[in-house]
Amino acid sequence: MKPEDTKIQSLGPAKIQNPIITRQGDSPGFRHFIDNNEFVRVNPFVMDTADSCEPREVTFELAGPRSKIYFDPTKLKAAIVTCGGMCPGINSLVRSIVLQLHHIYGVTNVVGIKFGLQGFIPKFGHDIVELTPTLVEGIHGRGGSYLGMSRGSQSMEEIVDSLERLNLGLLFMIGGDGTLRASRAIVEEITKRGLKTGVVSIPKTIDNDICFVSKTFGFQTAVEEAAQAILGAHNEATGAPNGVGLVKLMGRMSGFVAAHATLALTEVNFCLIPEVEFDLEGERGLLKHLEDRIRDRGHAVVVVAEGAGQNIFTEEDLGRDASGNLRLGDIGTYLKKRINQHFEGKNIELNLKYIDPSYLIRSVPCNSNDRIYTGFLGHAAVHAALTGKTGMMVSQWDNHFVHVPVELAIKNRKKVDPEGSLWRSVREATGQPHMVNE
Ligand SMILES: Nc1ncnc2c1ncn2[C@@H]1O[C@H](COP(=O)(O)OP(=O)(O)O)[C@@H](O)[C@H]1O
Ligand SMILES: O=P(O)(O)OC[C@H]1O[C@](O)(COP(=O)(O)O)[C@@H](O)[C@@H]1O
Ligand SMILES: [Mg+2]
Repeated sequence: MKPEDTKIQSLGPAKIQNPIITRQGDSPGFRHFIDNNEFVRVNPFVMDTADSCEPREVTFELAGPRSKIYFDPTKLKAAIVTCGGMCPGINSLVRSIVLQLHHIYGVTNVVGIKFGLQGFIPKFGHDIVELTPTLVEGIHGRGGSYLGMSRGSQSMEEIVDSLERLNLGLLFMIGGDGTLRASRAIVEEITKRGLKTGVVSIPKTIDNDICFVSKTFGFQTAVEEAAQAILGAHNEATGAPNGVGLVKLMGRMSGFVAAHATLALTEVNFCLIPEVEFDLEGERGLLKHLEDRIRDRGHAVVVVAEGAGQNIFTEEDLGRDASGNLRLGDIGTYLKKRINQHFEGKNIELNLKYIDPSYLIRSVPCNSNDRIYTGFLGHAAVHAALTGKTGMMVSQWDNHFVHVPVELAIKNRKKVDPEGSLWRSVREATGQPHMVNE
């Protein structure tokens, strides 16, 4: 990676005095602003094993208020849109953005776009909601998404027509990898038209699969919920002869939820994730290991991420969802069937209980930690946006809030490294072996 890869786009020079001091009053000794030359190292390691010759001087801009801003807050209109699948903490983040705009910068004209990108397209007929501090007052305590979300591609021209029609100077996009791609396309169309509308994104997904984000908001809450399902599975497994608790968790291409939930409640004996191949049959296959475990201990817990073992379904063309995401084969029910068949074939009694907490883990209200986190993200997003920064997302990286170009964030998908410390911990906590026959 080169230093220029982390450079943030700007709408133009920031010349207006930031109103924070006028609004809040000067506090001697308190550092009101971040200098434009404050950066955070992208890679804390001295050597990057992928490219050990390159000096590790690549940095992200440190997030926070700047002394000069680009927009005149009294004339600015901003919008917030939430796209893709749900995640705990979305409402808390929306509230944080609205309150920060309102109370810290004096931007009182803030609207909410309903049901993701659909909300920009007139034919869907969704209302535009005026987001006032009174309206968002209590939304952080509820789960789900107050504004609503959607999948499915929409015309970028129509979206930007809508930005123009609504006279928007700023758009905050809350969403995952798909939303970040959409935000890039929107910025391209804005630039083509020579408009001065800023687009700042805040990464959202319980899959935690976005690069250059240490951990997405809501992820921890989702893991907490997933751990409850594992507790249930363990209780069921130990409460019957030869009990097996099988839990399927979300995680399309990245197994972070499954891996973390496994570590959160170390009752799991086998954790299966998309990044790590496994065989079902054979001496080293899952079924043989599960059989050994049942003979030995009389109970077992298996956790499977929805994207694990997809090589099993290569015959089936399952198509894509409205946003273009691959539809997955149902590994949970498939494993349930195959495990039951295996034990039946061996004439061994088995009591398998299958738990799929599914949407429950992502639609719940977020915990305090995620609420605090969304507060920081909302503040950082507003500071960056008011300064005229665009085509970027705010992120927590190595314990600092930073600005990351969207272009860089969507280059790759973040995955569990099968050779990294997270997966090593999972292997150590479960005791599971390498489950591939040579
Ligand atoms: N390459 C792209 N260009 C434009 N819009 C996209 C692109 N990829 C996804 N989108 C749109 O972004 C929105 C969110 O994407 P989706 O994959 O559903 O969720 P997420 O952002 O959570 O990953 C959808 O409306 C989708 O159509
Ligand atoms: O049924 P939906 O809404 O398409 O969502 C299912 C998918 O959404 C996810 O929660 C991830 O969605 P996002 O990429 O939108 O965050 C996956 O784990 C899951 O496969
Ligand atoms: Mg996604």
